Amino acid sequence: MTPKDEANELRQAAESRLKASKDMARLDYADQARLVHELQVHQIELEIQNAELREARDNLEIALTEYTELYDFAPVGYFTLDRRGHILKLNVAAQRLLGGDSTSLSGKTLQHFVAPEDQRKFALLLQRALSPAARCSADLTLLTGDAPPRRIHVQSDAANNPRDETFRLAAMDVTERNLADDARRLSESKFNALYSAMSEGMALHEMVLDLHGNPIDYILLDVNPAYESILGLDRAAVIGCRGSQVYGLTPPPHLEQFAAVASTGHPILFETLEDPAGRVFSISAFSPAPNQFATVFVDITAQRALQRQLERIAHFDSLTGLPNRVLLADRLRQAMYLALRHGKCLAVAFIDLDGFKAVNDQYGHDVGDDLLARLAVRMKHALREGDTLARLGGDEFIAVMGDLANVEASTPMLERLLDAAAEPFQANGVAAKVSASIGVSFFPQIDDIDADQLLRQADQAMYQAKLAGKGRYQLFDARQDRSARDYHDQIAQIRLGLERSEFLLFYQPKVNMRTGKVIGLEALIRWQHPIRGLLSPAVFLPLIEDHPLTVDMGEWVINSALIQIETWLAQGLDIPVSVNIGALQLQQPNFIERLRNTLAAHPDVKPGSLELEVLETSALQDVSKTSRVISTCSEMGVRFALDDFGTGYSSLTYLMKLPAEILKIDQSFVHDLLMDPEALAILEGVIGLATAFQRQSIAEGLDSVETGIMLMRLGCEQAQGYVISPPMPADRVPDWVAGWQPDPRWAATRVIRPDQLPLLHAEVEHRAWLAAIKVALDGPHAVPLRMCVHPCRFEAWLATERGAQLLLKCGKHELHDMHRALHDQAEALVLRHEQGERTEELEPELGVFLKLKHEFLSCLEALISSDVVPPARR
Ligand SMILES: Nc1nc2c(ncn2[C@@H]2O[C@H](COP(=O)(O)OP(=O)(O)OP(=O)(O)O)[C@@H](O)[C@H]2O)c(=O)[nH]1
Repeated sequence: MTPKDEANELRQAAESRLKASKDMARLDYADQARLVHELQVHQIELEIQNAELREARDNLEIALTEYTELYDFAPVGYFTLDRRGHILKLNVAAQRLLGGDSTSLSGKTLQHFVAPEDQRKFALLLQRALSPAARCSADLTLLTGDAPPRRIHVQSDAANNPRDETFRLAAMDVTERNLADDARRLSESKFNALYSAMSEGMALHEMVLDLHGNPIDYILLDVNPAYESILGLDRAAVIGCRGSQVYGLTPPPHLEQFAAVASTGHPILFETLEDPAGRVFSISAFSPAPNQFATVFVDITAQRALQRQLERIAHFDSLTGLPNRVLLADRLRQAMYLALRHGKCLAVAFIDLDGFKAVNDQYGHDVGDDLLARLAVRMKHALREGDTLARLGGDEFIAVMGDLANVEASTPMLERLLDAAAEPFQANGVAAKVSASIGVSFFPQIDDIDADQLLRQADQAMYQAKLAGKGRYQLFDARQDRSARDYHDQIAQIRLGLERSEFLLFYQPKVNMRTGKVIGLEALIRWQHPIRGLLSPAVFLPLIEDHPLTVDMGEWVINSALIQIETWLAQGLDIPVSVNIGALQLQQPNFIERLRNTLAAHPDVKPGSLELEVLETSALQDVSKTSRVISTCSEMGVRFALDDFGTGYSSLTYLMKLPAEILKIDQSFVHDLLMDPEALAILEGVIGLATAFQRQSIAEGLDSVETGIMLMRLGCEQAQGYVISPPMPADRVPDWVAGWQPDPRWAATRVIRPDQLPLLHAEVEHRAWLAAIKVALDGPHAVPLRMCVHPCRFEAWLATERGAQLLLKCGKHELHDMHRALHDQAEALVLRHEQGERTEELEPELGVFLKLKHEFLSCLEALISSDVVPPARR
């Protein structure tokens, strides 16, 4: 029944009741009362129904409002269209899509807004939308006036009503989403193209963690083709595998670094030597997702080699392989710093060849080049390990010699440099000869001086050497140079320093290496300059060398040393102290008298506690006078030592005349002892001389335990040097004396027997020879190496009956083969180097060579220290 039918029925019921009420008057009271009651009940029911109807209507209105709001403000556009596509109704979102309002758009067709290319698609959509229960969709482009085209996704409603031939479409703006999809697809395809085509290897990994969250490995998730070709690994074989399996290492390479990247997300970049082939990789790692890391790597082996080569070109002279001007500046600054720090002297030699132009002119530039390269090697050998030889250009070289005790200590190297340059040059049928003029400057000087000034001074001195006839060296005369300027000022400053007690004595111990006894202390002067700090004597002593002030200074030193001895005696320390006496002081007519007076002023000090050291060269200036002084001093109980012994070329006659008790062997021989056969020969001679003339010998400048062992083998047990102790302030001496322990290897070292001496020589000769080969191989040119004279000392020793016996007894038969192999390897290396092979190419053979060298020297050393000589020889 429809609501209309219901209303009719109600109306009819009411009319029949009205009709019945006309008979009301005939009704009794009870009927009337019942009727009234019914009427009241109906009225109440009607009121209730009325209230319910009102509520229902209100709810309907609320629902309608909600629906309209939802409809209007839905983010999706809704259209109600008739079958020809006319817009009957549309919500706000749909209006926005079409760029108009409800009034202006109603009645228009939606086709009107569809882009031409999508018209057909829309027609099909209309057709399908009108078919019953069809739900269909399409993506269309809408063109709305001047606004940019919008892309929409439309969907017809399945509840379309085909009877009234209207239907609804929902439309969503997908313009932005499509653009984003397009961009993502583009970037993905770009990435894939890049990933596949890039020359860098790339791999994506996921970390493998243990139960506690600690990284233990990583799994390869993906790798690119470059990864496969660089590492020679197959993609299929590595994906899904752990790094430890793939690379055969546990933990896998760089686990910690990569774990840090995966956990923190901070990218890293590092270089690493990655595989046994010695390839160098640059690896960058970043984290694309939590617990993952990606690596991008590239083989930079060639790049590094090129870089090394460029660095070499930037710092080394290509012709000689020596440091160039740039590197020289660096080395010189460094050497100056070390000289100041260790209180040592530094010499800078400016070397210019004489007659080099003639070689060029006569034989051509190539021969000139060859000569320069060979000379460079020779001159390098003339210097000590640690010295620098650089080429400035043309025929100019610079030698930087550090760690010198004094100016004189440079003499042996300068002589050797002159000899090296003057040695005739022969190659390819050409015989040429040049010489060198050398100018030398020293550092530190009394004035502050920089590296450029030092070089200029050396250059100036070299010019003087040329003027004086070439083929010689000339020391830059700082005094002469200064005399023009401020020599007197400097002297006045030193005098003032003396008056103001700015000078002080440091003490360097002298010990017996075997017993560990401290046999004395050498007093060494220092200047505590109020502005320039602690100055070494090299800065101020040369300046006053010939000045009367040197006598005052010398007396101050003796007096101060005696006061110090008294102080130590009072503390229970009784050790002799030696002081240095300059030539001028020694030549003073009243030297003895003044010394006697000074000693008398310190009655507690035994004269035997004072020792005077005089330079061998100073002593030789007036041998008979010096000899008299020494004798008188001996009678007084004061002992004498000849300092820097070996540098003064004194003959045996002079030595006999100079009754000094002690010979202090010059540190230049001591320093080179392990590497220089000549130094060994000189030392052997000096120690033999000291024994023959019943003098004591003590080695100066001992800087390694090994050199100490060598000295002891040669019979010299007393030494002084940095390896024992550098000079120290007086107040540190008692503690040092109480605490010093000699190296235990010294106590175990015996004096070598004469039949073992050839072995010692063979050892040093081989060390020098092997070092020379290494230097030559490092040079850029094929250098024909003169090897040890054949047969070398070791071979000569082996050929003797004693040598063969000794080898047999000590069971070191392999030494013979080892030695032969060493020579063969060296010859092969030199030959290949001469044929132009580069040092890098020789690397593997060089490794074998160095190993052989080490084994041979160790075996030789074991042989020397073994006690295998028959007792009869002892
Ligand atoms: N072969 C060769 N010659 C060079 C090179 N650089 C410069 N020279 C030449 O070296 C010569 C150096 O000149 P000088 O120092 O005056 O020649 P010098 O005959 O030694 O003259 P003095 O120094 O006065 O003894 C010049 O002829 C330059 O052309 C080089 O790299 N190779």
